[in-house]
Amino acid sequence: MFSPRVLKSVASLTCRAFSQQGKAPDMAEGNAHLLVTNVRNRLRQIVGASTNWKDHQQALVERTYLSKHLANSQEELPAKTMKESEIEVHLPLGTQPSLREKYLNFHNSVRFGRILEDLDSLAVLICYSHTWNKELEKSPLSIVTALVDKIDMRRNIILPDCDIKFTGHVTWVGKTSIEAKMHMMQFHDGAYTPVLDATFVMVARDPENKRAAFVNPLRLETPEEEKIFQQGEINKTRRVELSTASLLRVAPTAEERTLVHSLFLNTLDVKTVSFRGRILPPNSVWMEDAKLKGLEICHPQERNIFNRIFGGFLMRKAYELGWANACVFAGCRPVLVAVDDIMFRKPVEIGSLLLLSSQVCYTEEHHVQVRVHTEVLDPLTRQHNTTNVFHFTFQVDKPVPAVVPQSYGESMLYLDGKRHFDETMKSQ
Ligand SMILES: CCCCCCCCCCCCCCCCCC(=O)SCCNC(=O)CCNC(=O)[C@H](O)C(C)(C)COP(=O)(O)OP(=O)(O)OC[C@H]1O[C@@H](n2cnc3c(N)ncnc32)[C@H](O)[C@@H]1OP(=O)(O)O
Repeated sequence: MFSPRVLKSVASLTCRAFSQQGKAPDMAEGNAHLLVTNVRNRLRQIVGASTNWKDHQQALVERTYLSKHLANSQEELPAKTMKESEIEVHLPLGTQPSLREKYLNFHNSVRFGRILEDLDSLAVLICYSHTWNKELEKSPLSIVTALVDKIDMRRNIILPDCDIKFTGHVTWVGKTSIEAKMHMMQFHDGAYTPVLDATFVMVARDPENKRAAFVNPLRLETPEEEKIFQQGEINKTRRVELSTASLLRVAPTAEERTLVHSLFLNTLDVKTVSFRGRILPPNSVWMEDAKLKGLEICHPQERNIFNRIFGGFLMRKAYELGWANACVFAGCRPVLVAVDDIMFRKPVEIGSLLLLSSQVCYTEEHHVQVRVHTEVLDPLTRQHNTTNVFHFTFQVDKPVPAVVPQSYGESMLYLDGKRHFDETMKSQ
């Protein structure tokens, strides 16, 4: 079930991590089965993070001494192969029932927010496998999540009592960024079948997480790997093009402007010769009435190994609010179709007041496109700073009402939602 190279890569991390603490490696668990529940511990050991909040500041200070191990250029670093970062991690929901509680939702399925947390940790572990320097005891790199490029669901329902397996490896590297792809499968009826495919982009920073740091180049060994790498290049180009065409920067296309104007005309009150009198068309909801908001106080419990709020936790909270928003809007249980373009713009500090705002921004037949925006509120200055933007596509089992923008800003949200929806549907 485990390829020897997967075991080798994981085992070398395991042995080093344990030897740091002067303990014998837990071969039975660490080598034969890398479990999701071990991944976080392993990450802590790789960077030397303390498990005790009181000691955490000291652990971070100690990490600053690792700066001397950073490369001055990418050329100084040895090229690594895709195989060197391959990992296989198990979540034995079938064979270890004690794990189920944490993952179970009310609908007797698996909480997708929990899977987002696991994927985030796995992506970080993949990147540490790629950048691992066996001469050092700890990694000088702080690897943070920059973007969840895409998560495509291959199956909508995840069973709560069947074993899950994650695999993944690095698929592309830039100078300081790394693309990692992961696959999740579930064991059912005697075989593992695909549940989802995910693509994350991670960025390497110095030990204090203050500036970018170089990562090992990738050595491609087969034509198949060259194809995978080329896809990474295409992904990068597409991301640059999308951000250049962002509606926050440039005007909508002619076709989009026509669409917005027709939406506007559709809401005009024909009895008055006025641009102001607006009437909600049948089977529609004003965008203003398709929102849901939340607040999180960011406690130390949710910290990551770099003393900031764990990206997976932010994703889980955003996903759950987005799901609830779609659920209230549609009046039935939504299932996730895709996640795309989750941007981590700024780290969230521990102790922050995090405001989450979810908006149904586009709908089509049985689909609901939701955007969740999170920002940190500084209670002293009252300043708001956007930290993340999330996009989720849900499907429901009955046609949903149209969502109708009233202001120009809402129209841009609508178009942005439509762009994300169209992109998602292209790849389905
Ligand atoms: C005490 C006990 C401790 C124990 C704790 C116990 C806790 C247990 C739980 C822990 C679980 C462990 C999980 C570990 C988690 C770590 C992951 C996180 O949480 S992370 C938390 C969540 N994440 C965060 O908080 C991150 C927040 N965001 C940021 O900090 C910044 O936006 C940034 C660093 C991502 C980029 O900064 P910016 O100044 O723009 O950067 P530059 O211009 O310098 O470019 C550098 C490279 O980045 C590229 N690039 C940039 N953007 C993107 C993009 N969107 N898309 C694609 N690529 C992008 C760019 O092209 C360039 O690449 P290259 O060409 O050189 O190859």
